[in-house]
Amino acid sequence: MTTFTDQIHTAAAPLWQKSFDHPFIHQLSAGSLPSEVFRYYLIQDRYYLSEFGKLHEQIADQLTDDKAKAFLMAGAQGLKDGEIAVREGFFEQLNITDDELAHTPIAPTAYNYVNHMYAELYRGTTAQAIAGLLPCYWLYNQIGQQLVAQGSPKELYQRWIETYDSDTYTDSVNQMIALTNQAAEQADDDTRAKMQTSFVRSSAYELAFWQMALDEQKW
Ligand SMILES: Cc1ncc(C[n+]2csc(CCO)c2C)c(N)n1
Repeated sequence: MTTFTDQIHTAAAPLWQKSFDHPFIHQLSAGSLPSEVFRYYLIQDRYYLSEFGKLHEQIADQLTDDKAKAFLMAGAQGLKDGEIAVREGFFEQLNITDDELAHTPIAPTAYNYVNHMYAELYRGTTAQAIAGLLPCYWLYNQIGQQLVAQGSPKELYQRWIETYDSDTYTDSVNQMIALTNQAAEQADDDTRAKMQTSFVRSSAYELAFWQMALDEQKW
């Protein structure tokens, strides 16, 4: 049976393919990505990750299902303990200081992606916001799985790739997919269509995020 997430995944597939084929990903895998570009990506992504954690908490606040609430709250905590903590090792290695983090402007694409997710939640519905979170989990897992086999000659990039191929991470992706399908089952057709739009837009922002880093995008 085709699930709701199969359907929205198909709608976003051309955008996902463009992410798989993006020069940022190719260069990361080949080890040729300039470290300035990776540094820039990490600094912008730190803003994204901290907002992404807050979104988990704010979506959880609006849910009544205890299991779904607990999963999102655990995700928020996991972001604080895991993804963001891992980045601190990278920051040290690349000499990214708190001062630099505080003084680097948030780039347009990072800002717009985060604002899209807040708009889905506060001008749309919780279900739309859940669908907007999913590409982040799912796309990175697919990229991690594709890249891990070939590996990157650059140790730092290899470590980044491995972050997205662990069993616990894949398990959280599957739970996020299940949560999206659960929300879709409880939604009407209009909301389901808006969930798909939210998912496709987040997929487009994921693609734009790589280009933002390559361009070292400024306002
Ligand atoms: C722009 C952007 N999109 C996705 C991720 C990956 N990611 C961020 S939070 C999370 C959930 C589990 O920690 C995952 C997979 C990223 N780092 N940056």
